[in-house]
Amino acid sequence: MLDDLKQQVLDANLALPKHGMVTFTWGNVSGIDRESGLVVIKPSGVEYDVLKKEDLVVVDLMGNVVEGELNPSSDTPTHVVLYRAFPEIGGIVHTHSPHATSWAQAGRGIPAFGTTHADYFYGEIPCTRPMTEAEIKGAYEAETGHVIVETFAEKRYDHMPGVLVHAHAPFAWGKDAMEALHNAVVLEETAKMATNTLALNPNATHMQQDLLDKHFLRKHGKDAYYGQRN
Ligand SMILES: O=C(CO)[C@@H](O)[C@H](O)COP(=O)(O)O
Repeated sequence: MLDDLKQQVLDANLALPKHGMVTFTWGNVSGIDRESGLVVIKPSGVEYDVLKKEDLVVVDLMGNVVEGELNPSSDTPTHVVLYRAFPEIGGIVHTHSPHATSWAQAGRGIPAFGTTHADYFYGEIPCTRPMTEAEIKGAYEAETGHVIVETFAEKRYDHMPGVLVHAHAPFAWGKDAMEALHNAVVLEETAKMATNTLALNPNATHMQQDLLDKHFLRKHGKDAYYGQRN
């Protein structure tokens, strides 16, 4: 079971550079086995082109290392906060993909301008509020998770499988690591399209609600968590 999870987390990490989502060692992917509560995550600072399954680190839901020779990603506290807060997710991807990161640095959520966006994200992809000085100087990575959870206090995280962390970068999630990877790639493409949309028409507005409903709900359903994508 854990070995299968390690393979999936490895595959999702190795897919990041293939999709142009990371530079150097930026970013990280994790996956969770909900039965054991164990999380498999990328080791900190390891280049993707030399990453091996045996390098992956296993932590518990408090972020304590259970297995592995290397240090877990520096973002591990953020991942485990999200796994504890969002019980239906099975995988998380964090990147500094350039377009989504630009929207995060601008402190702007990504409006739903079109159906590509609507197929995956049920409305504006939110940007968190800026973190406070205390949060930054305190348990920064865990506080990053808390600010994300706060942003979703009134939102369904399965209808919005991603977020922009203000002045930082995107996090995306899904039912497993590969779906989280898929959502992360779509988030970056959506950010790129939104940037171009505003360049072509600064007065572009959010798409019609009926069209958003049609595209998102035909794929995901109104109440299913991670409904089957066609
Ligand atoms: O968010 C960041 C840095 O701002 C991280 O994504 C690092 O870029 C990768 O850290 P490790 O996973 O290698 O510790």
